[in-house]
Amino acid sequence: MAAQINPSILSADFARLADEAEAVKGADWLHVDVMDNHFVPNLTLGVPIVESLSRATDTPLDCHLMIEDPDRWAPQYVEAGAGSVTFHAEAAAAPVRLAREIRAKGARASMALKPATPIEPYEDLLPELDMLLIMTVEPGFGGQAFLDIMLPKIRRTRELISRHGLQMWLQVDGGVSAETIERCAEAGADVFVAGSAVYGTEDPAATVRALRAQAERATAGAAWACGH
Ligand SMILES: O=C(CO)[C@@H](O)[C@H](O)COP(=O)(O)O
Ligand SMILES: [Fe+2]
Repeated sequence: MAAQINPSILSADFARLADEAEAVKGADWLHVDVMDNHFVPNLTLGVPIVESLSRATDTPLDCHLMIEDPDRWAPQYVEAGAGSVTFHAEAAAAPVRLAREIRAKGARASMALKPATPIEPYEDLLPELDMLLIMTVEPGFGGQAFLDIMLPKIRRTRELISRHGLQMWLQVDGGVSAETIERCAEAGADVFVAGSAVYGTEDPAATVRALRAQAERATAGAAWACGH
């Protein structure tokens, strides 16, 4: 699969979301960070705004739920128009049931891991998921420095995906930029969230294209992608 770039609207102007979606036309997905001020110490937006945004843009929405009780809320984001819904492993009471429910409602099901959460306990759950998100910062805020110490987890997760013969995507989120995207791609990521590195530039759509080309070059040279 080609590398995908998902700009995070956390770094956009929340009063002009439709225009900010248009500013990254050509992006694979729009990454929507939902924060509840309980699971993370920050508050952003909820179901009604996702519903409006999904009507305002053709770019599919990749909703990253940094909230408590995703078992209750995640299905509502599918109904609001999200094409992909990511819940956190640390917050879900019944991740298998939740992933099945998200899929049954017609969206891609994805699970996220905070930096201190290992992948290994979740190996048997991978076939239930369309994507795994490895956080490369502590969730809660945009503009933080990329955590290099997450690279071994990205590598181990890619190995597990290959060993099980799965088609699922591997997303990285946090501090992804022109300086760090190649390391992520070489380690095995194929979906890249970038907030400040996209919206902080003069031409966000051009930055998306540049990041995608950079990730694809790095992937082409990576051992894990041989034969893909
Ligand atoms: O989920 C989160 C933060 O918790 C991210 O999606 C950030 O919005 C990424 O922003 P940058 O680190 O790329 O600026
Ligand atoms: Fe995110």
